[in-house]
Amino acid sequence: MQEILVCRDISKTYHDGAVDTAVLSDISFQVNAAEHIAILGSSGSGKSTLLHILGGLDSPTHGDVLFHGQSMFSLSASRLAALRNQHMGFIYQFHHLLAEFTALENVAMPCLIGGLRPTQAKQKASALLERVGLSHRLKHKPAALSGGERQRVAIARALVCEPALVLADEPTGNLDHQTGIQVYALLRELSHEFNTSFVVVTHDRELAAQMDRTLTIVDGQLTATSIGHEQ
Ligand SMILES: Nc1ncnc2c1ncn2[C@@H]1O[C@H](COP(=O)(O)OP(=O)(O)OP(=O)(O)O)[C@@H](O)[C@H]1O
Repeated sequence: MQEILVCRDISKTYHDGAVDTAVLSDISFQVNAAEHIAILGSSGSGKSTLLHILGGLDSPTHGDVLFHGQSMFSLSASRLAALRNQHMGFIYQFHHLLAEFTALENVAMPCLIGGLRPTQAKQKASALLERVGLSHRLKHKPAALSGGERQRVAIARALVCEPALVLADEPTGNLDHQTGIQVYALLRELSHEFNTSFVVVTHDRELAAQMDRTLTIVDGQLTATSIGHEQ
């Protein structure tokens, strides 16, 4: 199976003045093409830290992350930013949409940053917003959307460049259970459609069980890997 991302012996210790906080210790695993992985763990166990490292948003104290065989942390800041823009999508618990832009503009943004012409970028964004059921909300700004709608815009934005990998941090954490299930189902459906690998941090074991694989972090270490339901 083709590997998209290899996480090799990752350790992370935060240094804050005289205080050292060891968070992750010797974490190794790989994400295969089109594979869906859930990362579980109690509050403070290091899930977000690991996700940030996988996405090149934070660097490990030791170890490396290889994306398509390329060491991410040996890249210059600009090449790492380009890799993130072209090959990765990010979804957070609180959507992180740009307040002053419409839904359409928010979704088109990664394509524009990637160098696509505005007309093409808007066409792609519009098509994806239609797929997530928001063709009637293209011109709405985030404040005029419901929580579930904002999260669907965030999903469209994460997938618009057809990334190899989407990283999501509690993407349904601020939604009611039923809306969370719907948003999650949409996320999985689109990831399958685009053949996108998907790593999600969640507290929700029920949702995690729907993924191909579950990794659990306890005291900074990966302690259990269980197979979820087959897709
Ligand atoms: N910049 C930082 N400096 C020092 N310690 C930090 C820093 N960022 C995170 N930590 C510590 O690292 C640990 C792991 O944090 P992280 O956010 O990765 O946990 P988490 O598993 O995602 O938690 P939650 O489920 O509550 O969001 C926490 O104990 C936190 O206090």
